[in-house]
Amino acid sequence: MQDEPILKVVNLKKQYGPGCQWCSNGHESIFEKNRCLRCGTVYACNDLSFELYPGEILGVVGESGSGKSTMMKCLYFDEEVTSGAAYIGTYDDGETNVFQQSSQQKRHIRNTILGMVYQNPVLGLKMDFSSIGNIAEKMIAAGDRHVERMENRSKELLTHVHIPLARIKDEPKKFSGGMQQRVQIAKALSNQPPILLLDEVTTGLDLSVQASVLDLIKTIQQKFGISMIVVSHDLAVIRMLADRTIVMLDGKIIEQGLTDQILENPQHAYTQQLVYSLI
Ligand SMILES: Nc1ncnc2c1ncn2[C@@H]1O[C@H](COP(=O)(O)OP(=O)(O)OP(=O)(O)O)[C@@H](O)[C@H]1O
Repeated sequence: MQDEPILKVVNLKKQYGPGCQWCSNGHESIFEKNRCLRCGTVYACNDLSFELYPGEILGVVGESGSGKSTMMKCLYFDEEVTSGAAYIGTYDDGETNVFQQSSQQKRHIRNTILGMVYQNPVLGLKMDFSSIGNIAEKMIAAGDRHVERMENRSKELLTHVHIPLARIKDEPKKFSGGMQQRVQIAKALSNQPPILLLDEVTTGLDLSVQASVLDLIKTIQQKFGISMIVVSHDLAVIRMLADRTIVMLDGKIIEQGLTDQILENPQHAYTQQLVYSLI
């Protein structure tokens, strides 16, 4: 693993609600999980700090409501952070807090440096566009205007994710859940982003389809060496994919380290419970 992270996140905070005099200073006794009982403010992500290194898969595991999706949405600029910073190694030499960039710059980062695969394909795909059109759309957003190049790239990517050539003009709405996720993955890869964000991408799929999508993710990571953040509530998914893992609970990171280490020697009671439930 190289020393310089491709992504460094420092004290990412996202709260829903204005906070009150009691919760703003973080007094634990008035919280129920991540929610202030006095004013109802939810602290979805509370001071998250971590690094992603080139070519690694970082797993993020935690129960429903622990803040995983909110974190991913903040990293992809779907949500504004309340405070905190993120530095991307390939953007301005990693010296600029990307959360503070203009919306135009954020769009540029989304289109050229980040790829996102959502649990719900409706969020990542235009269901009424052809699959090839979905990929072209993303390439156009990054400034490409070369029709033949876009067509060739789309074909290459869709073949790579095992969409038969005969079906690349079909709209994703005509595809099964597993196929839709494959098209989403192809679309996310279209501009060769160095960082791919995958949020619960196999949740809701049949076990065998789930296995093939996980396999595809692993193959893509090995072939292209992309750094990935993979979010799942399912430790089995994380075990299969991730080199290192972050465990989240109630908006906080409660444990992080090598996945093998976490599986063999979980420190936090919640992580222990997660690990033992796998056995
Ligand atoms: N728009 C919103 N307004 C208020 N609270 C929200 C909003 N979005 C998320 N939350 C709250 O933020 C917390 C974190 O939610 P989040 O969806 O990030 O969790 P998660 O770990 O991804 O869970 P799941 O896997 O069920 O999506 C939850 O308490 C949720 O209710």
